[in-house]
Amino acid sequence: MTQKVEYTAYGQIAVIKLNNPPVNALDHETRLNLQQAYHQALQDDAVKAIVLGSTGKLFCGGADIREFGTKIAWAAPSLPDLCNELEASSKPLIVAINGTAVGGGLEIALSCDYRVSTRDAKLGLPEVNIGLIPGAGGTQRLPRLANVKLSVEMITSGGPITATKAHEAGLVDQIAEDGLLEAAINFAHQVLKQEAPLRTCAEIDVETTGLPQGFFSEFRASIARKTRGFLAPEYCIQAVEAACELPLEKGLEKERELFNQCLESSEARAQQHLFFAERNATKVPDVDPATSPRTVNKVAIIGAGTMGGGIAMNFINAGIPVRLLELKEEALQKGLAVIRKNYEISAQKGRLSAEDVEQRMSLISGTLDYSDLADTDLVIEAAFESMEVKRAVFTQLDTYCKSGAILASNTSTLDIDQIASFTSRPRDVIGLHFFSPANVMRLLEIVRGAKTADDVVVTALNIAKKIRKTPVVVGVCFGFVGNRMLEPYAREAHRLVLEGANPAQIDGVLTDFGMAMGPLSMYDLAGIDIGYLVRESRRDAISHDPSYALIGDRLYALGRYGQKTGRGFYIYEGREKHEDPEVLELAKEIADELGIQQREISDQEILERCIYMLINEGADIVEEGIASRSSDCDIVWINGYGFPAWRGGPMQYADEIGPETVLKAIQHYRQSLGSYGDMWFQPSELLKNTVEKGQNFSLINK
Ligand SMILES: C/C=C/C(=O)SCCNC(=O)CCNC(=O)[C@H](O)C(C)(C)COP(=O)(O)OP(=O)(O)OC[C@H]1O[C@@H](n2cnc3c(N)ncnc32)[C@H](O)[C@@H]1OP(=O)(O)O
Repeated sequence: MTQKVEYTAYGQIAVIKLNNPPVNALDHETRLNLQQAYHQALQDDAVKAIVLGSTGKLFCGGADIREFGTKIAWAAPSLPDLCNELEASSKPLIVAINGTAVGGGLEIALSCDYRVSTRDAKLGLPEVNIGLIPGAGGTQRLPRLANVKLSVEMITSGGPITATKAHEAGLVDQIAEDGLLEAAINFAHQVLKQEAPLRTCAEIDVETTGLPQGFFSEFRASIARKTRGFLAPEYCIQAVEAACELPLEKGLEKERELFNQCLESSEARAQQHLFFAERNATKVPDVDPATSPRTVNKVAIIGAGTMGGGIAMNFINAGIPVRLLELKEEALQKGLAVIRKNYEISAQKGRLSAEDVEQRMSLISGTLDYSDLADTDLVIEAAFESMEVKRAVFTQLDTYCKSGAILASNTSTLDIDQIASFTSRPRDVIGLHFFSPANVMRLLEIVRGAKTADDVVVTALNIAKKIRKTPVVVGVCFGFVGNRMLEPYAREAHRLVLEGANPAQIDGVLTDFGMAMGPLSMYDLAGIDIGYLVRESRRDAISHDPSYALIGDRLYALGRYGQKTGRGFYIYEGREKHEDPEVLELAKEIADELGIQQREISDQEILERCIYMLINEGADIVEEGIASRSSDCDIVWINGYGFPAWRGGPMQYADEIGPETVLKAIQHYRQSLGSYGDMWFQPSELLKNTVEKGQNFSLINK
């Protein structure tokens, strides 16, 4: 037998083990080997029952996603055919599930007669996360073996369930407390001894009698907000509905039809791109992944404000003790109280128990004294965004922290190399840029300074995994990846107001595109004053577009700081937002001063100017090596800026519509917008080269 499947016969029992590291993905060769091993067991008269397990740390991660889009994905035996063949087995098939059985892996398991698992096993159908529905019978067999409610929840959420829950639901027949393989072999002997029946889903009808009327429409409504823009969740529901109405064979046909429609969709391409993008983002081209990370058992946070408190909560939630340092007792107590309040709110919502709250609070202590940080392994500074403040903090850290401690800054814009220069140990200095609210947002930009040591980068990636963040390693420049890309996107949104578009039109175009929030609403939420202060801190350093700066500055001067003052680009009454004619008058006034002729602006122009300039900046960032690959820009914008995941990120979107389309439009606006176009619509060299070579961004990913 070839390597991807192992075959051993133990008397009456044949044991077949998947052996395709790292996750036993069911690529063509593995499917073929599995089929061969299965045939061997069927043909051997001495074999009376078959156990199917794995050699690795998990049972199976499903179909090989890299094969999708290639013919080999469906080369015989296709996964659906293999599942059907296993289901029709003339000998009892018992699956031994260790670790994880997901996607096609679970679908294989559902096609067998009996399932034994370890206590820590997880079972799931995560296809929806890659823009698909389960396509090897999962949508038809799961509701036959478990109840409809659990099935539709599992299939539309993609989340796994525990072995205990699977056992309760009838998906797992026995949980092996130890020795999974022995337990599965014993189970097989029992099946033979008791002459237990072969079980095929074709003979099971889905139990629908207990389902409340309108179950599916209510379920649809309950996930509508969360799944807006995604195609697969709706198709998942339709497939389960089919399972309730049709016999297995017809249901499988319906599943295939829906699966194929998903497979060909841009959403599936986008989500599969993100699956690999997220994993690639943890790989730093010139850092050896075998580098040993430093030990991090104790963490300190400098600054007990909103950001510092949120960062602290990440570590507490992961069970890592935190010391919070402030300059004044009052600020420290206020910060600690906010953290407690946040946990108490979670407890009120039933997400934590009262004991959990106390346990978490026991992991945090406050101090006013830098000498208390002497035994800390990692310090994250989350103080005021000013180089002078950073200098004061890092000078102190250099004095008091032990050798080998990692000194990190949460700065969102400032130069990490300059911050590192305030210490005698720049190799230990790194940027850890969390996004607000820091205990909620998944993105973590890991900013690698010119002198940051490799093991510090590897430790930061390790820490990110522990605190469940999505990390992206970025280089040093103003705004790093995320905020630097924000600049041209926001510039266009502001400028378009001056040219005659109203804020609601601009925001509407971008939310219709799928952005979680329109850019001007976002500025109102983040604070017009914050944008003003950032500009003030570096008026001489960068060439902000004067018109963009002007409207922000005037709103600031009017005290219109956004939501917090009830007025910004909009007027706010509670949670309600209204357009404000005063803003349009202000825009007209500035336009007149700058000699801008206001005009009617099409939705298409708004979309192209904002999104294409975002893409263009991403291309520059990749060209300069600030991001290692274009998909890193996608990860940043999806996890930190509300870019729609079903579009796969700005760079994947460019690939989908064709980089040439983006380039042509940028060249068009360069011409049509006069001196403004000339100044800002400068196509990126990488974009031009990509188009010239007839490539796309994912191809040129380094
Ligand atoms: C009709 C057919 C339907 C289907 O079956 S569609 C596929 C459905 N399956 C999935 O969507 C599962 C995707 N995989 C996962 O959720 C996770 O992975 C696991 C839970 C299985 C394991 O998680 P962890 O142990 O954390 O490993 P890791 O870092 O996610 O992956 C290790 C390496 O394995 C590659 N990989 C994982 N699953 C697949 C797959 N299904 N097809 C191809 N490659 C896969 C990754 O990319 C990575 O690779 P690198 O180390 O090079 O970054």
